[in-house]
Amino acid sequence: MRNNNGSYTSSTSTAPAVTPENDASYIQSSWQRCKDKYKIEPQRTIKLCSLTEREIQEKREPLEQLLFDSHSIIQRIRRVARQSGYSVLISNAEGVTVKAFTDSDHDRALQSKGLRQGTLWQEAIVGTNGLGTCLEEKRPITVDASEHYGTNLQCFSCSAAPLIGADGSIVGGLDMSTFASGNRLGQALALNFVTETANEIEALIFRGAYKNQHIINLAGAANMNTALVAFNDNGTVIAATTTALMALNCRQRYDLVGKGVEEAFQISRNELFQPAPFHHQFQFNNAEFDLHLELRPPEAKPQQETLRRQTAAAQTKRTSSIGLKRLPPEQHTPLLEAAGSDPALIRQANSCMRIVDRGVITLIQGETGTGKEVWAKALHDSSARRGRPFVAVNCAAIPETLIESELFGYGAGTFTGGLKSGKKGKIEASDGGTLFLDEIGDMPAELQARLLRVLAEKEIIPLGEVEPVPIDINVICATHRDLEQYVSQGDFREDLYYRISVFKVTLPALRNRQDKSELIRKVLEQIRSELGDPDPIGLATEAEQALVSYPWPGNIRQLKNVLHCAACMREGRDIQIDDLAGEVLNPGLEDFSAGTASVAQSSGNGATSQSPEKQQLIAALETNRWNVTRAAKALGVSRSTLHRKIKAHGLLLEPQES
Ligand SMILES: Nc1ncnc2c1ncn2[C@@H]1O[C@H](COP(=O)(O)OP(=O)(O)OP(=O)(O)O)[C@@H](O)[C@H]1O
Repeated sequence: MRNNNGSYTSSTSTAPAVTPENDASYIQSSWQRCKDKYKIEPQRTIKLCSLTEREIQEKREPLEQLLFDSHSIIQRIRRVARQSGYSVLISNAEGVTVKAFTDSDHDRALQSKGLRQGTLWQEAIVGTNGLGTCLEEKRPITVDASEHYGTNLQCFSCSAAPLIGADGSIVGGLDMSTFASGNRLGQALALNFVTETANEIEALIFRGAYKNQHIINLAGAANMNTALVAFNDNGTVIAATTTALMALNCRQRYDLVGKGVEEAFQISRNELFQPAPFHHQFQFNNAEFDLHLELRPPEAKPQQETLRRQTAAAQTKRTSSIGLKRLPPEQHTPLLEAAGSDPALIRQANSCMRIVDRGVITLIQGETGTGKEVWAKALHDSSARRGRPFVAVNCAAIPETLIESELFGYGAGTFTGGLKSGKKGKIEASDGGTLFLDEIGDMPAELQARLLRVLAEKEIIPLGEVEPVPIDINVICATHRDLEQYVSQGDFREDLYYRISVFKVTLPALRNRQDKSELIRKVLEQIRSELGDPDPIGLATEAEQALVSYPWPGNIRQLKNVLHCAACMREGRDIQIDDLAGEVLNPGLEDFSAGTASVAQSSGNGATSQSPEKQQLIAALETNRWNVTRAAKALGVSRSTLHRKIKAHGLLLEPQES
């Protein structure tokens, strides 16, 4: 149960959910509460209470810092909401709307019905509703149409998630609401957006609150960048975000908080506190986590910074006196390993070996999931810079408002919400090594100009600083887009395109690779090792034939997912044809990975509600309970690609049959 100040008591076994729930049992419980506990009569109009401006101001004050710090995150959900006809409401823990974004005429109509600043949504007063019931249930929920208790609220469809403070208490709620239309998929996506946004806000608050402690980031497949654990100098866990608790299957905060880092993550305290960059792979419940130390307390920093500068100085000295030592050709194995035995790829690997360490920027092209990042890493590992940082930046995945500070970093005191000591950007972090700019076509225009200057002048000026910082990096770019077309449309700078495209590598789609069978076996072996199975995983002939002849729109990523699932499904040693996912056995759906250009053509004025791609999208989203991260994984595409397709097909907007 939640206590008076909204925090979780340790006796309860419910941590707030980080993924949307689609069982509607909470609606029943809520109606029961309204009737029996709050004595509200069902099936009647409920009068909404509105607070005065002064009262709203008072209620908003404790949340002012949160609203200020998470401004750019809130702006993003506001943009998505505006495009899709939703209003965004933020409430305090009591359910008072302290902020309402009303941007369109549609929003104004919602506003007139009560979705405005100052309205009180407490379940005990208003009955079952999005914000109020989410705060009561302490988890993200949707309340749609007739699920509302009051008849006057049944025109709404509301999805809401709790906002969690650094100590795990509920500090408010985030809601996306619109007029109910029976758009089941739209509701599910709205729920997903509010949930992900609430998780991001929680992570932001957490980073600020524990900036004087050590913070570990559990970057795993499903938890993005919000699974954080803080611990003190003794190596004891002192706090964790909801995403981290969920990822580690902790039903209660105290299943993790209070544990030593050795017990929690199977890593010694000394390893964690070593001055060198720390990375640790950690397996839990078949999920793999890539732990890295994200933040150290400031007092540990001078020493670490001195060490970093000493190492950098030593490296610069070494580099300038002896130059980068190229590897003998027989040691270029990571690239040949990635090329497999496909003749076209082996030719490209040989070309790469000739230009590696010659200061030439490489542009890797290929459909999504063809292994562009794997190739970039192999190129780095085959270069003289191996062992130095390889920093990957996905330009499509970072919000536009953050990409500049992510890349260039910022100086001390630049942002009120930023780290006091400033933050090193990804470009500086890759100094001495390789910077991999994935989805370069998605880089905002003004940053394209700044990147061009970095490439020409080999120095950066962090935001808020005046002194340039010299950098020595190898740059690899990747895209699944037709950059030339982008240039001709004016969406990508021509001068930057010529700077980065001198040497191009084009990775073939999996369906065109000549070493498919071999690659399938290689991926199976990787899966065996990930699953920890002692014996090789076999493949029945019929299953192999189906895998070889399937067109693989999601390429190697999709192959990996299908094989992983089949390896878990099989009963004996071998994967049988029936263990394979339905899409492999019933091919013929539209090529899902077709570039955004083709999506754009088929959408907007063109997408028919029956297009196979759209059906496939809806099916994947439904199967994965509208969790975009999981659906993207199942489809073998990146989250950003899936978001683009959701937008292109207008899935947030259209009513779906229920
Ligand atoms: N040569 C390979 N051998 C085995 N697995 C591979 C190979 N290339 C890629 N993969 C696997 O396929 C998946 C997708 O690879 P990667 O992320 O490099 O693709 P990508 O082209 O960069 O994708 P996107 O376009 O979505 O960014 C990863 O799980 C990766 O491990």
